[in-house]
Amino acid sequence: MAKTMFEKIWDNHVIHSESGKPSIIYIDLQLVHEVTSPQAFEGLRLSGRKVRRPDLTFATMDHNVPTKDRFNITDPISKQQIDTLSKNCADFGVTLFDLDSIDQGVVHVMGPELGLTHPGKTIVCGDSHTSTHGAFGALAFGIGTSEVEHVLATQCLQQAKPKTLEVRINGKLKPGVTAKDLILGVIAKYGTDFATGYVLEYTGESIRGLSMEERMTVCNMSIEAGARAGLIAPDQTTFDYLRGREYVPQGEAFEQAVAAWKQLTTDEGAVYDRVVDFDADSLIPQVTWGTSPGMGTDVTSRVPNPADFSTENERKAAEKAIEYMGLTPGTPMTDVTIDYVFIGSCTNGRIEDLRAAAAVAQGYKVSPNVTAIVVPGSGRVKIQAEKEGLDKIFIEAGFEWRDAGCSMCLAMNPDVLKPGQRCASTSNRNFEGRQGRDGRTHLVSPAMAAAAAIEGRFTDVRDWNFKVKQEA
Ligand SMILES: CC(C)[C@H](C(=O)O)[C@@H](O)C(=O)O
Ligand code: SF4
Repeated sequence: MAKTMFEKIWDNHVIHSESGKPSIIYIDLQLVHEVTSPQAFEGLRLSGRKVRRPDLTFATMDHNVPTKDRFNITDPISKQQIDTLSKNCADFGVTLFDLDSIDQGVVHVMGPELGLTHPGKTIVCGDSHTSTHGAFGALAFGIGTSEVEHVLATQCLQQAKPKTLEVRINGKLKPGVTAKDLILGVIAKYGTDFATGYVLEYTGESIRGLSMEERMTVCNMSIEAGARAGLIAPDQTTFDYLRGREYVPQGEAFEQAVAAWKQLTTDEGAVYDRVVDFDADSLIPQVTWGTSPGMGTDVTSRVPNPADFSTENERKAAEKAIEYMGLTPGTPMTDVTIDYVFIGSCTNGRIEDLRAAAAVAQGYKVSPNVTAIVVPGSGRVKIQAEKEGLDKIFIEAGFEWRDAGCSMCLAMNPDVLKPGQRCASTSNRNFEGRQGRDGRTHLVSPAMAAAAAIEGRFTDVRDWNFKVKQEA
């Protein structure tokens, strides 16, 4: 029978299933960070258990790491979590990419970069954005701390089988419109819970045209649509990205792996439980105006009027969000001024993101009213960016050039907004207080964030490209 990619990966990993009950599935890789692992390791310690497969378990520290003066962690909880992770990894024999490792970084940047993420694997982490790894055709999802402990102890997990949903992207992205705009556009159109209970598979010509890093941006935000995971079928782009990476089979073994990975794609005639369509042709750069990733619009549009929403719930949510965000309905998005710019995170902290931002910033100055920081997603991204001279472009333009970490994606380290500050952010969540108490977050692409830093307000990066060309 024709199967979807999800069904193939699922069936390859089911160890036990009984009708009406969750299945037990095998986990090929567990990634670990400092925030959601302390109690899991403590649980093992208390019950006298070991980590069953230390060779399939890899850790790094990211959420609590300061991006300036990284070894000087002054917050006591952050320090304790970081120290605890070091001790746990040493005690249980787990490989840790520590603060002094060039591989330290946001867990979802580090894993793919090292080649730990492969098509067809099941991958878990105590972190919702584990969906990022689905870009390789891996079934990757976030789990809770008690499940982290269970996987550490057994390498297995109980899971109810999700349903499948094809997100068919029709047409092609236009210049200046990025993978970030694509996923923001999908969530703005279909909402933050349209995919609850489903594993998404993104298909279509424009998905095939995306680089691995762009695919990661798309899959990263699957969770913001409520999905359990997001998948993109592996293809030559995937294999070229993986070839030669540290934890990928080498030589003949790699060719054999590729042959097996090619079998994973959804069969002709396989049926998804649900299908939605999205038009890439007419998509333009996106900005969120509210306090959920689904509250987004075209940069050429305006802050919506709550009265225009169709249901009472939507009207109330929009009213509350607009008030929190300190906006006025009807204001053009390009009139909204900003105080801060954050370029980084597991959504947009990879080298191509930094290149896109630097291409916009080169030769310009950050607005005097704006503080702008660029935070590479990992130590390796930082080194690569410096090799290419991107750090100099940013510094000359007035951006701060930081060390790897989650940084201002969430307020768990010294990078936080002050109350009332408004930030153009390349991250994935704009919830109330996400970047600091009473801080206001607008989600955008890296190019849009860089252009906003220079203009001091949101601006359509497509005009920006035009303007830059005119001035040259
Ligand atoms: C701290 C962690 C549990 C959390 C997550 O699960 O996603 C964080 O990474 C986030 O992005 O909100
Ligand atoms: S960068 Fe942000 S979204 Fe990604 S793991 Fe860190 S806190 Fe979570």
